[in-house]
Amino acid sequence: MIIAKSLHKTFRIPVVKQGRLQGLRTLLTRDYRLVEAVKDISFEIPKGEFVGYIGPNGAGKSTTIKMLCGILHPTSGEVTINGRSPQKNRMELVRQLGVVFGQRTQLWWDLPVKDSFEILASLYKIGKPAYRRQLGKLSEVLNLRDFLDTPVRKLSLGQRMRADLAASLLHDPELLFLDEPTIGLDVLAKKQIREHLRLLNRELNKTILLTTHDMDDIEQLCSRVIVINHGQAIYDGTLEQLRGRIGLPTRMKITFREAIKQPSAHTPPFQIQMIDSRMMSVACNRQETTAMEVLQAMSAWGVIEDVHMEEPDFEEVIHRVYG
Ligand SMILES: Nc1ncnc2c1ncn2[C@@H]1O[C@H](COP(=O)(O)OP(=O)(O)OP(=O)(O)O)[C@@H](O)[C@H]1O
Repeated sequence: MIIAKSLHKTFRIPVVKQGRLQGLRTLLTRDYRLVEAVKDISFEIPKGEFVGYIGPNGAGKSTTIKMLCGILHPTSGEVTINGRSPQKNRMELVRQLGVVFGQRTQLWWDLPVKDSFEILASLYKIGKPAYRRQLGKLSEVLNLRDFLDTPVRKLSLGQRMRADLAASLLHDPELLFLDEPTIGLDVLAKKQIREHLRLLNRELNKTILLTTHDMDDIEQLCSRVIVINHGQAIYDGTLEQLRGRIGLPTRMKITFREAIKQPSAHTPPFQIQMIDSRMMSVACNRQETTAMEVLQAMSAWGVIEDVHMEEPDFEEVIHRVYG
């Protein structure tokens, strides 16, 4: 269980001096400006949950993750992971945490993947039998076998990401923090990584906090989403509720068996657009109207043959939330 209680992080940045010897004068400056990267963020993440942590550039996502891992100290507030502070018990908690920063690798560039894993296993003091067992399990879940003997620099980006995920899981942590794990991957590699992440969560019961700018990652993987903007959490809940809260219409395409006949004096409380004589598109806010209510009302217009639901695009939802 991860608990973040009223987290704040303020960075103090030297003010850049203009003019001659700019670098040296900046280095010696006593003038600072404050950047409030995280302002009063609180959440609880129970074991086994897959949470998307999203927001625009500079919103404070990486800063939060760094506080959760114990790399940064909060200016105020507190993090506990399974009852312990990552700042005070860093060595102990490192064993329960796996971290992947998509833009960086923790593997040795010129060494075969397996050699990097062996170095990490000895750093984590993992015994040989436990290491072999874990490597076997991860090779299967992440499909690593084809490139275990390949030097890291020769891997495709998708393979490198799978190797990095495995590296972060060698010590079998229960929590995984992923910062942009699909960045730069092509469509196929993204799909593969998502399938692997789903398996890690469902089969190996890892609790995952995922930061990404790819809304398909969130849509396909996360049961819960926390949206942050300017260092503050502006939403914490399910995708479904988020869509509803923003009030974007769900579209239902309804096909009738015969040409549609509008009954006289029947004006349903949702927008209707005729597509052809037998098909219409109905826009309704799912917070206010259920699909069943729409279908009941529209059955007065003819016998319904088929219904197709189109949920609002998540990208659009987020665009509205960020404002
Ligand atoms: N070490 C640091 N020193 C000073 N300012 C920092 C530092 N790290 C982050 N910041 C600032 O804190 C704010 C939040 O940054 P952060 O990296 O947490 O955002 P982010 O949501 O992860 O953004 P992105 O999506 O671009 O990675 C930004 O204004 C950033 O410039």
